[in-house]
Amino acid sequence: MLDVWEGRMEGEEDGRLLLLSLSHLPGYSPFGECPLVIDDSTGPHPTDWSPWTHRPKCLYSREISEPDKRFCVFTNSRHGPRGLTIVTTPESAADSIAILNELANVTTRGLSYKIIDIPGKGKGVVATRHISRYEELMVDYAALAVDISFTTLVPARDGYRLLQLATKQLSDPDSVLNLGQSNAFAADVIENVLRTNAFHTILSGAPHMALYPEVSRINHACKPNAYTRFIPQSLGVSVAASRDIKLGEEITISYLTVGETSDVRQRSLRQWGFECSCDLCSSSAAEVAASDARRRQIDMLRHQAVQAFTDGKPYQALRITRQVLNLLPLEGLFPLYSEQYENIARVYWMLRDREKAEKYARISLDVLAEQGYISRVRPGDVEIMWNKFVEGG
Ligand SMILES: C[S@@+](CC[C@H](N)C(=O)[O-])C[C@H]1O[C@@H](n2cnc3c(N)ncnc32)[C@H](O)[C@@H]1O
Repeated sequence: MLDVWEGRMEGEEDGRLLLLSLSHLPGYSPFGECPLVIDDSTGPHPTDWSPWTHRPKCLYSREISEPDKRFCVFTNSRHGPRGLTIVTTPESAADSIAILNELANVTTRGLSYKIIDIPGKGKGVVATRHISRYEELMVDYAALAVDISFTTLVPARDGYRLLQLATKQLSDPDSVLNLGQSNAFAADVIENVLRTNAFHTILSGAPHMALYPEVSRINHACKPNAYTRFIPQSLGVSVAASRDIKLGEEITISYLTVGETSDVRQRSLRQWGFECSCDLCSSSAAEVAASDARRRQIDMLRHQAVQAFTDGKPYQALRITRQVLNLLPLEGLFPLYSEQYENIARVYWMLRDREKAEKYARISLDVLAEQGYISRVRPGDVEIMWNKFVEGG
């Protein structure tokens, strides 16, 4: 087994791996309703393993309870800017073939940022122009994705060899091999790259690690100026600014769930193998304490608002929610804006003030659209929200 990996990826659920949670990929198949499951017994002609450009190579699980489970390398070296290679089960690969249908959109690449050395952090990404709040600044595509159970179910040495092959088959293997490696426990180069840079993703319902060579250059900050959004149909990630970013400013994302206090953040980031030196962590003890106090207060008020609503005290819930809305910008917690407007809509809905309920429901949806979490507000979305309120969701 790849012992050094064991338990690690799953244990990192509170870490940056949670940044992206993919929805199930659409089950499109060029072969009809039932996608063709292929493995290393399929062949021997390239058309037999098309649309993959290389014949799959597989390893069997050594787990007695799952003797037939196998993981194979599926590569399409012509996909996207550097090719795509997936180490997964033949079933997941068949189910995910629609990814190859999506043409890589690289229009934003290189336009608004460059990768440079950042003292104390290795490489990093800086803005080459002013970037406006919520503007998309980077789109990137997975080069390598690996089923997390692969790391525990196959013999270590063979597993490392399969990962080497997976990387070698890319059109640009260096885009993976040259990524940062700062993990002290990794026994292999690609394992180190994965441990330092991989995002958690779901492919065909199963957890995978995915490497995005450009996004992986973005350093962490506890109060970042950018955030990531996953594009499930293409195994892509887009990065957008969470506030205006100045020319020359470093672009940062959070590897953790946003809003945690300093002690929780430091503990989690140490698991990632580094001590955080972002602006917030480098500020004075008084500033860190003030930020922690605000984060605790936001957390407490959010719970109190729910309680007030549950206790049938709508005006109290409204007052508390407005307090939360005032505090969120101070900690850069923009992902929580929409939730507050939805809560206000819920209170007015409870008070049977249809006009105000609709107004705040729309604001909540508009915020999600502005932040790029939904592509647009569709007719009927507000009604969906009413149904959610009726069902108590
Ligand atoms: C995903 S990589 C980011 C890009 C990396 N700096 C590089 O050179 O490719 C994560 C690694 O960058 C460094 N890093 C990222 N954010 C940091 C921070 N806030 N403080 C210190 N080091 C950081 C750590 O070495 C971490 O393991």
